Amino acid sequence: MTVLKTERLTKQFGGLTAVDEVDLEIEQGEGVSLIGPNGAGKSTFINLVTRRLEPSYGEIAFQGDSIIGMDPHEVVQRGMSKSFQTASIFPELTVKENATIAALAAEHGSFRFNFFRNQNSYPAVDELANEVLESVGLYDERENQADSLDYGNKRRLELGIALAAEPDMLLMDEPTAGMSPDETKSTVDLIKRVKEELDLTFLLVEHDMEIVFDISDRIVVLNRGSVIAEGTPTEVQNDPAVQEAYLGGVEE
Ligand SMILES: Nc1ncnc2c1ncn2[C@@H]1O[C@H](COP(=O)(O)OP(=O)(O)OP(=O)(O)O)[C@@H](O)[C@H]1O
Repeated sequence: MTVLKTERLTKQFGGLTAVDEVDLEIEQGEGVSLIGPNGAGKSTFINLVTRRLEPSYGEIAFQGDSIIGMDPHEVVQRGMSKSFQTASIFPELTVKENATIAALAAEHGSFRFNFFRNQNSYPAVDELANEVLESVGLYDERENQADSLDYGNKRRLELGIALAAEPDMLLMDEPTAGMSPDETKSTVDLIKRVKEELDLTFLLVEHDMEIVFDISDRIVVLNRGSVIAEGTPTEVQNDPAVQEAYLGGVEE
C-alpha cells in the first residue's frame, strides 16, 4: 500500500524553485531517506508534506487521500508524525507521564484507533505508554523527571512520544544532530529495531551518509529542487549524477 505519494510537487519562492515537480512514493513499511547538498530543497519538501508550507502546485496524497488544503494538525491526526527537532517533551513531568500524554492525545486525536479502544480506554493508554517506553529503552527510567534525562535519552523520549501516536508514517529531520558518536549509534540502532518491530514507515532527512546508507531501504536524491537519483543505498552510492551533485556542491 502506498502511504505517501507526491506528484509534480512544486514550491517556488519568488524566482527560486526550491522543490521542482517532485514525484515521490513511499510504501507501507518502507524506510526512505531524502538526501542532497545544502539548499537542495529537503526541508522545503518536508514542510510541504507536513502542510507547514503551501505548494505552488502539485499533489500530495497520504493514505490515498489528498491532504492539500488541510491544516498541519489534521495531517498529524491522519497518522503522520514528525519526530526530533520538536519541543515535544514536558520537562517537569515524568518519562511515563510524557508517554501517557502522547498516547492519550493519539486516543482522542485519531479516529482510527478510537474504534478499537472505545471501552476500556485508560488501560489501553497505559499499556501503549509502557510498550512505547520499552521499545525506546526508557521503561526503567519511567518514574524519572523528563528533564533529568541525558541528551541521548531525551531524543529517545521524543521518538517514543512520536511513536505513541501510532503513526502510519514518521518523518525524521536529522535525528542524530548534536549527538555524540555513541548516542548516534544507539539512536540508529533504535530506529532500525523499531522499524522491524513495528513495521514503521519513515521518511528521513539526514546529512550523515553513513547513517543514511545503514538505515534506508531506498534513497531519494534531491539537487536544486529536483530528484536526480533514486534507488537502494548501493545504487545511489554508485550513481555518477549523485557523485557530481555532491562534488559540485564542494566546488561552489
Ligand atoms: N521561506 C523561504 N523563502 C525564500 N527562500 C527559501 C525559503 N525557504 C527555503 N528557501 C530556499 O529554498 C532552497 C531550498 O532550501 P531548503 O532549506 O529546503 O534546502 P535543504 O535541502 O533543506 O538545505 P539544508 O541541507 O542546508 O538544510 C534554498 O535555496 C533556500 O535558500
